[in-house]
Amino acid sequence: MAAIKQITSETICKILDWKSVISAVEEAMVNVSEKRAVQNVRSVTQIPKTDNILFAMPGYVNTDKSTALGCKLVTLFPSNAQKNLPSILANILLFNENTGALEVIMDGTEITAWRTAAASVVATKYIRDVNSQNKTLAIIGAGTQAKIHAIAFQQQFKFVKVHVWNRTHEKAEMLCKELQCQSTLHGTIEEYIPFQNVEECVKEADVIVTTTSATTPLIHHKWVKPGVHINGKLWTKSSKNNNRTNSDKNHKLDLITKLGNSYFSK
Ligand SMILES: NC(=O)C1=CN([C@@H]2O[C@H](COP(=O)(O)OP(=O)(O)OC[C@H]3O[C@@H](n4cnc5c(N)ncnc54)[C@H](OP(=O)(O)O)[C@@H]3O)[C@@H](O)[C@H]2O)C=CC1
Ligand SMILES: O=C([O-])C1=[NH+]CCC1
Repeated sequence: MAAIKQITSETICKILDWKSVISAVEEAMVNVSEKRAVQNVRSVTQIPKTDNILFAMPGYVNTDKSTALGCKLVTLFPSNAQKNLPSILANILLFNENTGALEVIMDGTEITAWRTAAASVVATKYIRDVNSQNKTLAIIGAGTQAKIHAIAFQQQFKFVKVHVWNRTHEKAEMLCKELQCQSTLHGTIEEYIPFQNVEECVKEADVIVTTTSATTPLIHHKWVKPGVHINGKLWTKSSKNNNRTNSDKNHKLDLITKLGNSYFSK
């Protein structure tokens, strides 16, 4: 049997660029919609008595351009943050489609991070009204996904301000400083602003990205502007219940969620 090729994260990082990733993600979405790709629901293995999870995400694509049979294996270990490791680690396996033999193992951690942000960019590009002004981006969270979303969104849009709120405020400050130092790389952005208060952070936002592992509501639907586009896990809370539907019929929200459970509420 032929040797299995291994592609390291160093090689992957040299190859990734935003134009290619955003266009590949858009193409993948079209291929899934037009049934040129098979993307089954991922399987989730929760390790008992922990918050740790192993996801298996198989897929197959067959187009004029390419054919691939693969499976991404992702671990989510939230406590990795305390060990200075990413909480999400991934590997991607590619198989020979005629024999099923494993041919390639590649590091998938960076690919997963970039792919997730690119999916938000594509969703926002199509769903946010093209005539709307995209001046302020609000990011909830200050981890891996927060940073990569801040960078990815400037590839497609011309935000002027980025607001960041995080449970641990110092990390929001650190992220803003880091992004500000690289701001020449991010086009039109004039300011990255850390907020102590979620409502203040989101109230002027044209686009919001939620990138936390929180399992309780962080944003109230009344805090956001009409027409805002929200990517991510959004929980709306009313005084009566804590569910994820918008209970205020006068305040319409179209929700596109990617990182967690998907739903629309009208
Ligand atoms: N990394 C990736 O490639 C992908 C990540 N995701 C999902 O995106 C989310 C974020 O992932 P990632 O950025 O990698 O994670 P990180 O570990 O890098 O960051 C986690 C973020 O969530 C915040 N957080 C955790 N628990 C809570 C809570 N109870 N209330 C409020 N904030 C909280 C943390 O705040 P604090 O700094 O205070 O701890 C931090 O900002 C997760 O749900 C993950 O499953 C989805 C697809 C890919
Ligand atoms: O889409 C993805 O790759 C993941 N979602 C949650 C963990 C990894």
